[in-house]
This record gives sequence, structure tokens and C-alpha cells, in this order.
Amino acid sequence: MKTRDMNRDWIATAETLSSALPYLQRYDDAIVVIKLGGHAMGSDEGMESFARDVVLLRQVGVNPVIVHGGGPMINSLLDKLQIKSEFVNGKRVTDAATMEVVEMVLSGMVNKRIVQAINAQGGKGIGLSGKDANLITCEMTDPALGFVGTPSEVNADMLKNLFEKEFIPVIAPIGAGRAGETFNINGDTAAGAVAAALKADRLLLLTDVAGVKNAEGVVVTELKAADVEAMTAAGVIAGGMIPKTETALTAVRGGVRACTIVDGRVPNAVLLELFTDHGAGSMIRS
Ligand SMILES: Nc1ncnc2c1ncn2[C@@H]1O[C@H](COP(=O)(O)OP(=O)(O)O)[C@@H](O)[C@H]1O
Ligand SMILES: CC(=O)N[C@@H](CCC(=O)OP(=O)(O)O)C(=O)O
Repeated sequence: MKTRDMNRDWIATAETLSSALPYLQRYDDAIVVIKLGGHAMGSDEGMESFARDVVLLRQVGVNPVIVHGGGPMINSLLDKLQIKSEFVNGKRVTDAATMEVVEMVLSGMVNKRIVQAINAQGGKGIGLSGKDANLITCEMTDPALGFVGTPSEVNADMLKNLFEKEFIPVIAPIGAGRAGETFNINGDTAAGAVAAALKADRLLLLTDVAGVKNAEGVVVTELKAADVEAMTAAGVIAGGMIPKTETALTAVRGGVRACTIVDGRVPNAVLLELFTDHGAGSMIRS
């Protein structure tokens, strides 16, 4: 004989699902670009949870695009190879030897780990770098930084073709130069360029802090361009946060509705941000 256990947890789960309806409707067929930073992709469980959220997005009709970083993983291989590396305003100075390591780590190791995690959850993850189908063409950012690239063209049509077949593009931030060079693109910068080219509805930058902090160390939940400029001039926004806020501004000025910097270590960070009132982190609007 079977009985029915109306456990309170199940009732709460049903309520949560039901309250997600307006958000599911708002994001039906929306394009959401998610930048997964190297610091946010620590544990295997964290990666599994991220991949499940992304597959769920696809399942409910969102077109997710993942652009990833991998700075800590690049550092670790450079250390092993005893190649020294330095950053200027959050961007790695990249000589030819460093470029080889960056490409190997990003397009090879990190990209495939994310693709595999998505596919293990039943999604159709497809790994790409900016070189594939001329996805991201770059110009040199500044000769002083070596092979660091600034995206000048993005093949958005190719990504749209992939959406039609329900693929989930996973993009390594490597760019192709017009003269056959390979460029290292900061992951945030690459995500912003992809989001702007797709006129994405949302851009989420997943990192390892709760958001953009002010001089007192408190997370600011909403920022306008002028706030970002003042905080950067005062040195409150520094290091790896500079490319993130720069990206956010470029994206929203380029037509992306909003850009949010979120703590990717929080379980289900993506779902919380998109499908509930409990979005965390810092939202940047123009
Ligand atoms: N105002 C700020 N608010 C929050 N984090 C900041 C700020 N200024 C600098 N940071 C630094 O930026 C880091 C995030 O950038 P980064 O390490 O490049 O992350 P990711 O690997 O996710 O791209 C934080 O861990 C923090 O040390
Ligand atoms: C030019 C530049 O700085 N490229 C980055 C690319 C990886 C990245 O952006 O990684 P995170 O998102 O984990 O920081 C680098 O070489 O580290």
C-alpha cells in the first residue's frame, strides 16, 4: 500500500517553481551571455551545479552562451614552466611563449571541462574559440601588452545558427588577428563583445566576490556609468574588477539591457539571478 507524504519541502519547491513563471515568460527565447571566471570554477560540484543551471536555461527556451576565463589555471601552468607573468590593469602581458600556454589552457583544458560538464547534464555544449568560423576577430590592444587582443568583429550569425539547433556555445577568449596572429583576450572583454554583437538581453559576469565593493567594502547593488568612473579613478575598483566594469559599461552602451557581476560560487547563482527576486551582486545599467 502506498501513502502520500505531503512534505513541507515539496510544497515549498512547488511554490518556487510556480513563482518562476513570470520570469520564465520574460526570458523565453532571450539571449543570455554568461562569463564564467576562473576563480568561480573551483570544485567539480560547483561546475556540475553551473552546468545544470545552464542546461535548465536551454530547456526552458533561453539561448545561453558561455564565455569563460581561466586566469588561475594559466598561472598554474606558467609557474610549472617557470614563465613569469604580469598584469597591467587586469590584463596579462602576453609574449609569444605565454600566448602558447594561454591557448593550450583555455581552448584545450578549460573549454573542454565546461563542455563536458554541460553534456553530462544532457545539454549540447559545443566548444569554440574566437578562431572558429572567425568568431572573434581582434586588433592588438596595445603593443606594450604584447599579444593581447581587443575584439573588432564577432560572427553573431554563426552563434544564432547554433541556437536554432539548441546547441550551447562555450567560447574560449582567444581571438584571431587579420594577419594570422593569435590573441589573448581578457575573458570579460570577450564576453562583452559577444553580448553586444548578439544584442543579448542579459550579461552575467560570474566571479569570486559578491559584487562591486565600495571604499567601505560594501557591495553596491546598482551602479551607473558615472559611479563606475568615479570608483575607478579613486582606485576603489582595481585589478581584475577593471575589465569587468569596463565590459559592463561597453555592453550596456552597446544595447545589452543590463549587466550583472555576481558571485559564481553561490549555488544556482545563475537561476537566482534570472528567475527570482533574490538576484545578488551588482547590476550596471547605462
Ligand atoms: N571594488 C572592487 N570590488 C570587488 N572586487 C574587486 C574590487 N576591486 C578589485 N577587486 C578584485 O577583483 C577580483 C575579481 O577579478 P578576477 O580575479 O579577475 O576574477 P575572475 O577570475 O572571476 O575574472 C576580486 O577577487 C577582487 O580581488
Ligand atoms: C588578456 C588577459 O588578461 N587574458 C586572460 C584570459 C583568461 C581570463 O580572463 O581569465 P579570468 O576570467 O579567470 O580572469 C589571462 O591571460 O589571464
